[in-house]
Amino acid sequence: MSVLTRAYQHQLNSSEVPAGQPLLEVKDLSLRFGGVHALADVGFTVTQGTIHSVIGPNGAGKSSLLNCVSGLYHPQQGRVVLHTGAAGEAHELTKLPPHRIARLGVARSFQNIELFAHLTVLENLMLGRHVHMNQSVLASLLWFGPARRQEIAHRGLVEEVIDLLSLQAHRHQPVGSLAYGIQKRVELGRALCLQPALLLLDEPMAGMNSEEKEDMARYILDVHELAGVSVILIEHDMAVVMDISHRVSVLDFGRLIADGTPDEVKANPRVVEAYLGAEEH
Ligand SMILES: Nc1ncnc2c1ncn2[C@@H]1O[C@H](COP(=O)(O)OP(=O)(O)OP(=O)(O)O)[C@@H](O)[C@H]1O
Repeated sequence: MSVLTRAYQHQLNSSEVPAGQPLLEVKDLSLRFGGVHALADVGFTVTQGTIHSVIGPNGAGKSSLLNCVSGLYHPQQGRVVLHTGAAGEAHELTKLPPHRIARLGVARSFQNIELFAHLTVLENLMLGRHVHMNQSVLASLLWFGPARRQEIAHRGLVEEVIDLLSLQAHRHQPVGSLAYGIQKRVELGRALCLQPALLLLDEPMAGMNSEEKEDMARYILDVHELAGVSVILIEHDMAVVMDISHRVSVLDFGRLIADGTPDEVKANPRVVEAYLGAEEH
């Protein structure tokens, strides 16, 4: 369980959209790879202040959807709109390259750990600040050691993330030497260091034992409750999804077959059928 040891000074959530308002709108999204329809007319809305899970059997299109949101894939049809301001300011993400989308505050963790194994936890988290740093700060961090003035300004925020995710004991350890569950937590921390407007988590609990899963679920809830960050979560563990999500969208063969609260989705016959069907194979 996490123990908070300081008062938080930095706003980790950079979105100015009021709670309960649309934050991300996915509209009529279609993505094809040759004859494969990875996504077909998918549409749903992520509301500010929610943990919104996307579930579905293997190959249903979940990662493809996140890739369309973060700009790695370009859908043939449809739009993804990120609302960024209280005054109704919005950006169409499908027209932007990944680095511009990251600058708008869409942060992502991947299915596989994508950290620098030989760098310490602190260094990896500082690298999470890269979109807010200029090149010389990055260079000073990597090549000339710590203690530059700009770096110190970023350091305060990074220390709060370390605290939020209980990574204090691992601050100076190389990431490659840490247990898998802790590495995944560092990855979550790196995405948080971006001061996201929206956090995309792609199977953050894949490969974890039940204790590690429970820890990670608790930290995702902390990120949401204490840092106020909205989350899109892709996760296969149904118990976790139903436990921590406010809303669940279900994909099957690239189509949205259900969208609602966990209880609504659990009771939906199409969802039950899709999952039973998946288990038979
Ligand atoms: N880059 C790609 N090139 C070709 N086909 C792709 C590509 N990315 C995804 N696909 C196909 O699109 C479909 C959806 O894949 P996707 O990885 O989005 O599903 P998923 O729901 O994330 O699956 P999993 O739960 O197994 O990760 C699959 O048929 C997959 O083979």
